Amino acid sequence: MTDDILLVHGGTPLEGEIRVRGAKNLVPKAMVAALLGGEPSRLRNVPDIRDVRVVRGLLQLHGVTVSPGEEPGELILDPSHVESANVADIDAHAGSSRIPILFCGPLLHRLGHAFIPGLGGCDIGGRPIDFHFEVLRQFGAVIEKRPEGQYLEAPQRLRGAKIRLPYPSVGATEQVLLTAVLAEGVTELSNAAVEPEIEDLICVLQKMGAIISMDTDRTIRITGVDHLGGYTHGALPDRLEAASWASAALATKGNVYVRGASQREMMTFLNTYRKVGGAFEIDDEGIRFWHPGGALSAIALETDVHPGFQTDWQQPLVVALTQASGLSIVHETVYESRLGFTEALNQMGAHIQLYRECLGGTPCRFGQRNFLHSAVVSGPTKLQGADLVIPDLRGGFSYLIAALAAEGTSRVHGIDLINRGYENFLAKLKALGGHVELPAPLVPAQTRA
Ligand SMILES: CC(=O)N[C@H]1[C@@H](OP(=O)(O)OP(=O)(O)OC[C@H]2O[C@@H](n3ccc(=O)[nH]c3=O)[C@H](O)[C@@H]2O)O[C@H](CO)[C@@H](O)[C@@H]1O
Ligand SMILES: C=C(OP(=O)(O)O)C(=O)O
Repeated sequence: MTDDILLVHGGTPLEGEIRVRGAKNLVPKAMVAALLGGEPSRLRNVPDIRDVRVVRGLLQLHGVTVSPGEEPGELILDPSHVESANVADIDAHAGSSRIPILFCGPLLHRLGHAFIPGLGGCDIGGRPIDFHFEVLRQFGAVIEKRPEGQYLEAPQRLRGAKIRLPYPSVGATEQVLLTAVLAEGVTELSNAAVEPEIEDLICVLQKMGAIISMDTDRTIRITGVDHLGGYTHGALPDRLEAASWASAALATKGNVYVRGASQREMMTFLNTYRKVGGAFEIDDEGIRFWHPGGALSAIALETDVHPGFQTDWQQPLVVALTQASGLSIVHETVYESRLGFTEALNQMGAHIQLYRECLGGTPCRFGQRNFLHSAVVSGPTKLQGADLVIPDLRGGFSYLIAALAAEGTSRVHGIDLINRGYENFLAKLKALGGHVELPAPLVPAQTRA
């Protein structure tokens, strides 16, 4: 399909201004939270990305009316008709994203049962959902695995529980939050994930009437209530998209102002960016990122749960590290298979060697196992344009960055995947002076002159 291919003519620094809106990793979950309310909710700063469209479709299937608000990027979510919805077509949503798993708690509270189709999301590891089902069982849910998905029932009102996660999973923490708020009694969750998007989801739930407190030791306590209302909320900005553009500015020796980027959620990224040699300037509206000239420095980088270096920042920054002088070490500790994208960078001229060992510091869950989850990047290396096939969301954006930083033209296949998490990325690339074009459609032989 020619319309899923982008031609990228590299060698021009990205310069100018783009805007990021609400976070891909918060907005769909805030939309799911609307299912818990007795009244409509109003969500602002909603980006036009595929994950939002997928959740919108799923909510509508479940009887939630989703309509645009008065401002651009505003959604009104009205859950008044959930009880009478016909979900016969739910199978069509299988493989669409990771969000359907978060419908469990709200549907169990509302209807006493839930059906969850197979999940999608990036292929960067096994991505099991065992923690989700374990916590739901602790609340009293009964789960039956069926060939086409998972069927859940709540024989009685779900009850709060004392839960400890084996690992601070973002999704499992959100599962607990969205279930505990209406469960009977108190839930204590320890070893919880505390990503900024989770804090923002807690803000949403508190606005709806939930009682939730967060301790400094990854413990979250939720006192269940009998009824939740609607909310009005502006989603926090997408720190992952902002970091992607920052990495693109660095790798292409450019200068990009990311309107909407916020310092507080990006502190760890900003420290790393500075260590590599990237420059930035923060004001009240956003952050300017640029390459200040001279050589970039190699660094040791370990991804981790928040407040560590976010795994979704890793792939775009690795492209910039191919331009740094010396040996950089990257240890991916969140996903076991998130370095496969480097093979294509090597074909473009990068020198990246993968290792099974935990390089550069803390042993992680993947050490002594058969996962290539550490990398040594030696640079700087000139990159050459190539034929690239996008493997996953952030890997895909990394390929765009590499193609923009390379000499010559690249053909990037599968660009539609990027629409899952980057709003209007093509228009933004063009606004920044990126030389990108969709190839002309093939003209059928009989219509040629
Ligand atoms: C839509 C969304 O918000 N996606 C984000 C979310 O994904 P997601 O919520 O899927 O990520 P998790 O934090 O749950 O996963 C982290 C690790 O825990 C493991 N795990 C998770 C659940 C489970 O039941 N069993 C299990 O073993 C996973 O395989 C992975 O190794 O957080 C990730 C970590 O910040 C981000 O990279 C994703 O962008
Ligand atoms: C891994 C990611 O997302 P998801 O969990 O939606 O696959 C990501 O945003 O990089």
